[in-house]
Amino acid sequence: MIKNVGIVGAGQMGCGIAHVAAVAGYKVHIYDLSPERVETGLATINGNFARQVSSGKMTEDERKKAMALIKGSADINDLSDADLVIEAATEDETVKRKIYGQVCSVLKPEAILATNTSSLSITRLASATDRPERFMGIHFMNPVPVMKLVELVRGIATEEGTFAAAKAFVASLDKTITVAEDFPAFIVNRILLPMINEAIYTLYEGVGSVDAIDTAMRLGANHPMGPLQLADFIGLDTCLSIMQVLHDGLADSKYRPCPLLVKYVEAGWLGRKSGRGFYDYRGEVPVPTR
Ligand SMILES: CC(=O)CC(=O)SCCNC(=O)CCNC(=O)[C@H](O)C(C)(C)COP(=O)(O)OP(=O)(O)OC[C@H]1O[C@@H](n2cnc3c(N)ncnc32)[C@H](O)[C@@H]1OP(=O)(O)O
Ligand SMILES: NC(=O)C1=CN([C@@H]2O[C@H](COP(=O)(O)OP(=O)(O)OC[C@H]3O[C@@H](n4cnc5c(N)ncnc54)[C@H](OP(=O)(O)O)[C@@H]3O)[C@@H](O)[C@H]2O)C=CC1
Repeated sequence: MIKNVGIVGAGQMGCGIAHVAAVAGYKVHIYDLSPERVETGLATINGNFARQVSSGKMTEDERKKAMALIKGSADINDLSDADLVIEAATEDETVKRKIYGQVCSVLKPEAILATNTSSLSITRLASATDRPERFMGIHFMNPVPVMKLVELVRGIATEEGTFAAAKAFVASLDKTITVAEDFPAFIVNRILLPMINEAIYTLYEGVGSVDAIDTAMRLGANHPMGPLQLADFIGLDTCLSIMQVLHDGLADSKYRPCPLLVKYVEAGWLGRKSGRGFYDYRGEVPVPTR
């Protein structure tokens, strides 16, 4: 029975997952490396709740109740009560493997460990834990409070009881599940990220400007966001990691990450979260950088 949920990583996904779990009545503990990161994360969640109150999606009383269920710290031992831990740290296999070593040493033996990875092999990540049978992918979409879908991915060793518990947990958050096999980037990102990468190639080859490409896909294909705006929203570091996983894992040149994407990441222009990507977010309105 899942009552206490632990989250690793107070970034955009970790905070979104904490948000929806608290609304559903779970006690949530968010762990990140620095206390400042945790504080910023809690402030972001509070801000998102406040927006929901002002748009009438939630009452002030519900906001207070949900917020009271969320705690955070930079001490990994605070995850020891968790029945389910969802790791939502940076999309980097080395980082995630290191986290599993630390988390497993404090987790209850019966606790389930899940990853929100966008692309990495669940079976390979499971091998870095002490509980491959109680490990799987629970892949939320961004922004978590708004997006209805969660992909569930089993590794080779995932037990049926683990899968059933994850399925019930996701259903309790009022989300719809889709089940994907453990292949690079699963379903959503296998299809979405090559489209985003192609948009970056379209920019790189001078076929259109940032504005032209995003306008074309918003008004010409009815996408809610242009692909470059969406790339900035996801985070360009995450987009690049996913393309690298597709390229390495499927060994097909059609997944070659666009050199312009590599350049933006090398510049530290990671999109919205760093203030600049295909758009510059530092002013009143986002301004295209090309
Ligand atoms: C990379 C991966 O591994 C997988 C992925 O997640 S891929 C990314 C998947 N996500 C997408 O494709 C998102 C595409 N974009 C959209 O659907 C929409 O642009 C959007 C939902 C993000 C915003 O919609 P919009 O109508 O343009 O904006 P807006 O009216 O401001 O927002 C709609 C609602 O979403 C909420 N919202 C927007 N961004 C939010 C955020 N970051 N956190 C919480 N809530 C948010 C708003 O508060 C608003 O809620 P209310 O109706 O209660 O006010
Ligand atoms: N962005 C998206 O649209 C989606 C992302 N995902 C996946 O979710 C995960 C998180 O992504 P996202 O939230 O966007 O990334 P962010 O960069 O917003 O957040 C990652 C967080 O993890 C923290 N972190 C890094 N290393 C550690 C560690 N060793 N221990 C604890 N925390 C750590 C980071 O801290 P610091 O900044 O200090 O390094 C940061 O706070 C990734 O696996 C990503 O692929 C899944 C669905 C959608």
